[in-house]
Amino acid sequence: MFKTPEAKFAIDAVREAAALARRVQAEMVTDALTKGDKSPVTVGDFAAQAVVGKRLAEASAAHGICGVLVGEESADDLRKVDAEKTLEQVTHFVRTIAPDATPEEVCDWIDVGAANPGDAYWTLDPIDGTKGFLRGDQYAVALALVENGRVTLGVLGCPCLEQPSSAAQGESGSLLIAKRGEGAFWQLLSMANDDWHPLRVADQTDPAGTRMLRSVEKGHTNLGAIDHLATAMGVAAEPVGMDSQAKYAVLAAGGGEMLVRLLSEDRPDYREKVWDQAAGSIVIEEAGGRVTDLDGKPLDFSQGRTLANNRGVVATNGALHEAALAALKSIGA
Ligand SMILES: Nc1ncnc2c1ncn2[C@@H]1O[C@H](COP(=O)(O)O)[C@@H](OP(=O)(O)O)[C@H]1O
Ligand SMILES: [Mg+2]
Ligand SMILES: [Mg+2]
Ligand SMILES: [Mg+2]
Repeated sequence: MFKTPEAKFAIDAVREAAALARRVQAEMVTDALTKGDKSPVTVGDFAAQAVVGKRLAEASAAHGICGVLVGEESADDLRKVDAEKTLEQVTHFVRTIAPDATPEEVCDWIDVGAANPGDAYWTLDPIDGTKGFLRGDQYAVALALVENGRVTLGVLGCPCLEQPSSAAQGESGSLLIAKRGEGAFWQLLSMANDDWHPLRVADQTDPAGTRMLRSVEKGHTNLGAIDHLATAMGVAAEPVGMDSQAKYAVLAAGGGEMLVRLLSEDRPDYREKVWDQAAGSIVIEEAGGRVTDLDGKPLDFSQGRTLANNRGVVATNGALHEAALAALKSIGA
């Protein structure tokens, strides 16, 4: 299964990047830079993007696969004089997979991800849920291939997700893959083999029984409105807060029925980034679920680095999608 050069590259690169992120966390190198939009970026984000950039350049040269990478991070800030120590730390971790790497090469590999999205492109979130990563909670490495505005392949590496069917934290980690029309599967992150377990969403059809998943960070969503949404659907259970696309993995595996990204009160004009949604959305769809924006429109990955034509995201097991959209409408979300 998944023997195409694209799938092989994506699986191996995500596994390697996740292992690097884990190593960064184990050595507690939690120095973070603050980006222009005030969000954090760590040694782990940079190191993980460098390894995927390097592996894509190699795989593209060797097998002719698409070599366009749209990554979240850029080496611009790392090349600045005052970031010298951070670049040294990033290089230290990248050397665990490329022993001769120089700081300049590391910056160049990160900037493989500086490409503009075209008809076909890969998109990478080297660490999705950086705030979760810094807190010691969930995070994910997310890599997807987009062709003609549609995600066709997605891989998620979730180092702290014991198994995708439960939101519990664990050591073994999970690796998930979905290919358009071929289903979604998972295996342990730490054990590469040909043993893939199919992912299937939960078959709940009663809105009152919906287990809801949402961001931990209140700046990334609207927690108050999510509570109203739960009330509108007759849901008694508290929505579960979880960082990163690990919650997409849980939904795909039937550990929840719905996840929602509402617009936060301080950023009502926010548009989702392609790397925050691409891999997670195909994993849910191929597991039998449905993903749209808050207005019920399909996610449109043909608009550059953001989903400029979409507002927020709602994903469900499919059966509950119309009920979720109706409830969203009723609360004016
Ligand atoms: N105002 C905002 N509204 C929605 N999402 C936002 C946001 N600001 C940042 N984000 C995104 O939320 C992602 C994390 O989602 P979650 O809260 O579900 O863990 C971040 O990914 P990174 O951590 O990769 O930067 C970031 O891209
Ligand atoms: Mg970020
Ligand atoms: Mg992200
Ligand atoms: Mg990120």
